[in-house]
Amino acid sequence: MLKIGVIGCGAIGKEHIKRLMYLVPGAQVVACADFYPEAAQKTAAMFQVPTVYQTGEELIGASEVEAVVITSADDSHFAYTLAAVKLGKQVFCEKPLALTASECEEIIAEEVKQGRRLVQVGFMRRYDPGYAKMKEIIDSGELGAPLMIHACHRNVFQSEGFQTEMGITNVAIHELDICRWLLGDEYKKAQVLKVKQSGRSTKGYDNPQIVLLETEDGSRIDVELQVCDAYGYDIQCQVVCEKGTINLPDPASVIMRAEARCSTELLTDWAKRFIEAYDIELADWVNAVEKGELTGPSSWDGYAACVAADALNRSRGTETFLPIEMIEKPGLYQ
Ligand SMILES: NC(=O)C1=CN([C@@H]2O[C@H](COP(=O)(O)OP(=O)(O)OC[C@H]3O[C@@H](n4cnc5c(N)ncnc54)[C@H](O)[C@@H]3O)[C@@H](O)[C@H]2O)C=CC1
Ligand SMILES: O=C1[C@H](O)[C@H](O)[C@@H](O)[C@H](O)[C@H]1O
Repeated sequence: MLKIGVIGCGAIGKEHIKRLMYLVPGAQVVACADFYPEAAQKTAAMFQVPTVYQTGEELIGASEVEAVVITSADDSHFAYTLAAVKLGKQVFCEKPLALTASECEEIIAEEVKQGRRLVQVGFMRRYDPGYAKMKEIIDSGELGAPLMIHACHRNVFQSEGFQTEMGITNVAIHELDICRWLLGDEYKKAQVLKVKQSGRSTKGYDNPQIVLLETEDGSRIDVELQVCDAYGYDIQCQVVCEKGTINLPDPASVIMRAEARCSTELLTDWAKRFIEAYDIELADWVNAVEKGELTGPSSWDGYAACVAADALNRSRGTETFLPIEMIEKPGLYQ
């Protein structure tokens, strides 16, 4: 039984504790912590988590904690991940891995020093059955080489404190990971465009934005990003190949016909849209840790997404593509 400590008892922290406690075989949440101790206490009571630590650092250092799940705020991921890796503990870190390329490189260097993979990053879309099928078709060669990806990431709301740059580092980071995974390629250059702003968005940050990317083999990606105020939580992805296209399926929804209208319901956030992906992702991680061989999204994947995000945010307002330069990929991640 893998004894897990969870840092961050907010929206996804509670979701992951619930699935680790009641759904994922071989996992036991033995401790939790939060910046607000009362949040940790309430969560522990809700899910019968035996121990609450005052800080994330204490939880990481606790001998009873064999593996750490990080579901705290984005800007805390680097320090917690590095601290856990330095102790040789397994880490599941929600996206993003870190907010700068140098922080990601520090985590990579520590993992290389430890001589084994210790980190999985929460890029759960790879485990979504729709995206997984798309990847299977691309890799089969049935439609020839992939040439382009058109994607949309539309959100209804964002939390307090959201800023323009987080549209890339927190939201579009999913497309930055899933597109390079689908194409099996790395990014060469990137540009973010500000478009005519939606009258519905009055919170002071850019909305919508458009992300443009080119990969090493010349494939092109465009992502429409509505960080908030959209009609629903709507994730679209189409891969255009030499002989045809593949579209991400919409989540199943009943079709209602009434009063001369035909309608289906749309979701409003990530929790239900990717519930299956989160379940599979965490079960895969626990299983991989027990087997001693991580196969999910690595620190390298966290770094690759972070480097692209950094170039995108630096390109804002320049009307130009900026190059994406990466360090050499260590053998640990080949
Ligand atoms: N993979 C996915 O689809 C999703 C990933 N996320 C990621 O999960 C993380 C949490 O997101 P949410 O649950 O939506 O946020 P949230 O704000 O609901 O929860 C964050 C929790 O962490 C605590 N916290 C913040 N800083 C901390 C620190 N330094 N040490 C300990 N606790 C700290 C807060 O008090 C709060 O209880 C974020 O990094 C976000 O990017 C969130 C939603 C979906
Ligand atoms: O990771 C996520 C979610 O998956 C949503 O797509 C985003 O809108 C959210 O802001 C982010 O935390």
